[in-house]
Amino acid sequence: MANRIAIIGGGKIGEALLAGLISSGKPTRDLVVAERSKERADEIAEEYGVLVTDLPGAVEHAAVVVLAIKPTDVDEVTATIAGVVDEGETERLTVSLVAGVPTERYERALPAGSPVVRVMPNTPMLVNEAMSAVSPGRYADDEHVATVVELLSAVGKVVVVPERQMDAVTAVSGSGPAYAFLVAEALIDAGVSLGLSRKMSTQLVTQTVRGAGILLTDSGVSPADLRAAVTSPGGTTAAAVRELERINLRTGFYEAAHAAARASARSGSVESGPGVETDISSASD
Ligand SMILES: NC(=O)C1=CN([C@@H]2O[C@H](COP(=O)(O)OP(=O)(O)OC[C@H]3O[C@@H](n4cnc5c(N)ncnc54)[C@H](OP(=O)(O)O)[C@@H]3O)[C@@H](O)[C@H]2O)C=CC1
Ligand SMILES: O=C(O)[C@@H]1CCC=N1
Repeated sequence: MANRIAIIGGGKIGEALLAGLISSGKPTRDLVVAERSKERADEIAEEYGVLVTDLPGAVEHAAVVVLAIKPTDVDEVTATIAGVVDEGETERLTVSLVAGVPTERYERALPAGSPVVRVMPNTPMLVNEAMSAVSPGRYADDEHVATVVELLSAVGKVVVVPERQMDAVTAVSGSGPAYAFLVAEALIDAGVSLGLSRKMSTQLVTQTVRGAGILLTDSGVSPADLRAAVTSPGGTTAAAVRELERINLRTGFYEAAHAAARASARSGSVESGPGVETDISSASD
């Protein structure tokens, strides 16, 4: 049990964590996955050579249990875990990757005093380039936080934030890769409409997005200044940016991020059902 990590849910983010940990050198014998879809379980076992078993079996011998399940599965899964864990046993660390669900909800379901750490990762974890944010629950101490930060540092960058900021983090970096992929998708289509082959347009856009990302992270220069450097006076970029401003792209991102944060807050609230808006105005430091 000492080093074993159980990943509950072998979906998109569960697989990204598994792949990232293995590629960063974590031995497969220290990893176990619980996945309820038989087809998916077989795929994961074959692809990664890890043990894939049922939920109680995965939890039983694990020191760290990572929940990579949908918000709607949380109550059922935590109830099952609580049934496996002895009353008063608080050694096992629960790490939730689930959007919106507060640590308090796990703490209520698990044996009293159980340490819980909430994490919001993102899918670039698949290539060890995740951005993850970590928030300790009420019973998680500095050592628990350090354990989770070390685990996630193997698959990308990590920050520690107060839990009240998690809906904002989810809207920005959790969902963020989807916004970048949508921009890439749209630009590829635009290139095709200008007469490029789809293959050529995809190559041009993919490397452009990659290069821009690396320049942004490595140069220390602000996005506004990097954009100004591309924008020659009276040139092509100025013409393009004028159109993006005309269609209110900034407002679009603002509204999108706020909608994502509201959806995160909603998905964690047992009381409010889908479509019920939640006030997230306190999500600032
Ligand atoms: N995808 C992303 O980019 C990110 C996702 N997250 C969070 O991660 C969580 C999972 O998301 P994602 O990976 O996209 O979702 P998926 O639906 O791809 O994965 C969830 C997996 O867990 C399985 N599962 C559910 N209940 C059980 C159980 N009792 N035992 C074993 N397996 C179970 C599901 O099976 P079945 O299909 O049968 O339901 C499914 O395969 C969500 O809460 C999301 O908020 C966080 C950050 C980023
Ligand atoms: O879309 C979702 O709900 C999850 C959380 C962040 C990214 N994907």
